[in-house]
Amino acid sequence: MTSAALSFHEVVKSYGNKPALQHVNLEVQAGEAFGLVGMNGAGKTTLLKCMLDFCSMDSGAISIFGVDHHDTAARKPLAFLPERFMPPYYLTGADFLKYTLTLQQIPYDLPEAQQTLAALDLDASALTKPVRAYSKGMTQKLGLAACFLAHKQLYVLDEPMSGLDPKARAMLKARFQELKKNGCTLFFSSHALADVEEICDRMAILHDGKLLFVGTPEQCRQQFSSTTLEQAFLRCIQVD
Ligand SMILES: Nc1ncnc2c1ncn2[C@@H]1O[C@H](COP(=O)(O)OP(=O)(O)OP(=O)(O)O)[C@@H](O)[C@H]1O
Repeated sequence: MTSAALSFHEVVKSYGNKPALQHVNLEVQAGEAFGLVGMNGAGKTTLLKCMLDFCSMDSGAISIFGVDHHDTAARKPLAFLPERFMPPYYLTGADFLKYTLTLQQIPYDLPEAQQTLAALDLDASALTKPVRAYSKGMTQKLGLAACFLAHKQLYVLDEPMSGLDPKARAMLKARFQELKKNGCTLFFSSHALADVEEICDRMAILHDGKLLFVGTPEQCRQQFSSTTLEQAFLRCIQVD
């Protein structure tokens, strides 16, 4: 029997009288790479925010490795990268990594930090530069490095490829494969369907707050009689 890393049961969330999530039921198994896809405003970030208890749900239940998501301990096994990652601009890269690791009582190791940045194609000189001097992609790489240096079981990443150049994307995908090999769970949102197809064991299509499809990328293509995942996605949400 496989154990669920994440379990969403009948999750409902509205902003005012506008529904953002409508009876979402989903299980992500431990060790899975799972991609959440959907149009802008579909509710992906809201689902992640509910899971992390950053916002309250109207009803439903979420558990992380069997622990209710309201319990702070439920978040201990996970690392999270937000959609708009904005580290304090006055910190250097090294200061930011030390700060986030200290909050988690994880020691900062300079050679490991340098190695982690190199594996994301970020020059080690970024460690001594203030974050305000970073480009968008450099900032994203720093956020990813902070997640990886925390060595968690579960990585919850909101559009992790955002702002990365093709080389960095390839390197991040290699890192994802390594994490999968080590039994880690990946749960990420993405608009890059080719990446989802390449990386993910399973995926979900969220549309107007409702889950329209859950399965493997191959099942998605088959179910919507499509040769590409992009076409299958468009048929699923019926905009082509
Ligand atoms: N704080 C908020 N207050 C009011 N409405 C919100 C708030 N956050 C999100 N929404 C609305 O909820 C819906 C879902 O937004 P959400 O950010 O979850 O979408 P998303 O799928 O992550 O989109 P994107 O791909 O553009 O990041 C949208 O209609 C959005 O306008």
